[in-house]
Amino acid sequence: MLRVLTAGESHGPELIAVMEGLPSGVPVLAEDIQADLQRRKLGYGRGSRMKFEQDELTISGGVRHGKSLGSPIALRIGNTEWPKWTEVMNPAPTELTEKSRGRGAALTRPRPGHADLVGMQKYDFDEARPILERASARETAARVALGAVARSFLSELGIRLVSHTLSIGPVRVPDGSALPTPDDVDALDADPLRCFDPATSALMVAEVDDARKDGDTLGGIVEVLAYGLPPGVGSHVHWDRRLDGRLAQALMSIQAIKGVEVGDGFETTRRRGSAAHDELFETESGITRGSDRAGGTEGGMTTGTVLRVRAGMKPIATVPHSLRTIDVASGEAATAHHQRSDVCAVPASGVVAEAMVAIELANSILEKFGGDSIRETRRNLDGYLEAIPETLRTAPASEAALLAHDELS
Ligand SMILES: Cc1cc2nc3c(=O)[nH]c(=O)nc-3n(C[C@H](O)[C@H](O)[C@H](O)COP(=O)(O)O)c2cc1C
Ligand SMILES: C=C(O[C@@H]1CC(C(=O)O)=C[C@@H](OP(=O)(O)O)[C@H]1O)C(=O)O
Repeated sequence: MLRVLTAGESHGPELIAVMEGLPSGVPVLAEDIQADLQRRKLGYGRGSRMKFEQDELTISGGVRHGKSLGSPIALRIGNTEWPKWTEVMNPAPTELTEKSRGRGAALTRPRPGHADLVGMQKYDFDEARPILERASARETAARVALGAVARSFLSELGIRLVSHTLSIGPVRVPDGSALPTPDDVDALDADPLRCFDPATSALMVAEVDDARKDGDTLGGIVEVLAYGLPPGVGSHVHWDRRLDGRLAQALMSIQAIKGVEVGDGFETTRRRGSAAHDELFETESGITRGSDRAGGTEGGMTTGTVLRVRAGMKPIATVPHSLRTIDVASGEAATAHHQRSDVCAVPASGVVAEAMVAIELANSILEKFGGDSIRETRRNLDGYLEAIPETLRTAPASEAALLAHDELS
């Protein structure tokens, strides 16, 4: 089992991320983690903080000479903003002074769609600062750092991930467009919206420009693909062992994600059964599926085909053209407080979604195959695959995809 924890506030000194349960021998390199942190800051439509935030990474535990030790991995990500917030976010008892009043002013006009009001009710605060500091998606930097470690573990087992943007507001990649593979990550990261279809990407840029001009914000949909998974990760036997359920939880836990689909998801509900499932065919290299509508899981278990999950993000709640609210200090009608904010953070959400899927896949794989060292995990995985009788074996995923196009469709 893999356990992960994060701590830290958006304008505090740093974020802390801990991963417990990772086997020894997994490559953990600061440059790989830093590269993923850099990818999370990309994307057309992000606010000004992403231009100067450095995500200062320190590996504080669990790693020696570039490899995991089997002990908890501890990561620290320094917040570049901290020097400006030492007084407002001081952990020691502090009376805010004249100097810090601007930044430290009580936020009594909660933003509809953010955690402000309900957080104040629940945690007994009369302003939103103590709530938004932790509700903020700044925390996703810690998740992405842990996700980089999980991805390294998975890649040791031949499993690789990629994510891309499917839609921004009403602009959507056409149905039937090519899916990216892990070899396309650099091209995706170079695209302003992390979209695999250049023509759609240009329309998305225009949509973001339009929303910004109108003082508005946007959401969208991202898709994560995992290649190289063995069949049988997760289980049908109990609700909390189902991999699709676990992935949904992992993705829904990301700030502003409001919907998750596995495979063709809701589109499948509009089809008849005869056109909704992936039929099985015997080929020379094993059993293969004639299509990939299910998105790589059946019965809460991986099928061994490409895993495909989607997450839908609502528009950013801090709308520059401020929304109506109540000033809870006076009880009067007001407009919501607004400081700098993202217009659209969908591309970043794709990178975060990739991290969360990687963490959950690593967790479920360790649950099935165990191992205190990566060599032991790999041995257990190989032994399991070898033990599947010839008559039940599936063809390698890439071959299956080829057959699906060339012969079976
Ligand atoms: C990468 C990322 C960046 C975000 N940036 C902002 C932002 O700049 N302003 C904002 O109001 N919300 C932003 N959000 C969304 C809020 O954090 C989120 O709406 C809030 O925590 C309330 O949670 P909920 O939307 O899940 O109910 C962002 C989310 C993600 C994933
Ligand atoms: C800091 C990050 O995202 C933040 C997420 C966020 C929110 O409300 O979720 C609000 C903004 O915070 P700030 O006012 O400090 O700019 C974003 O920039 C980040 O992703 O690293």
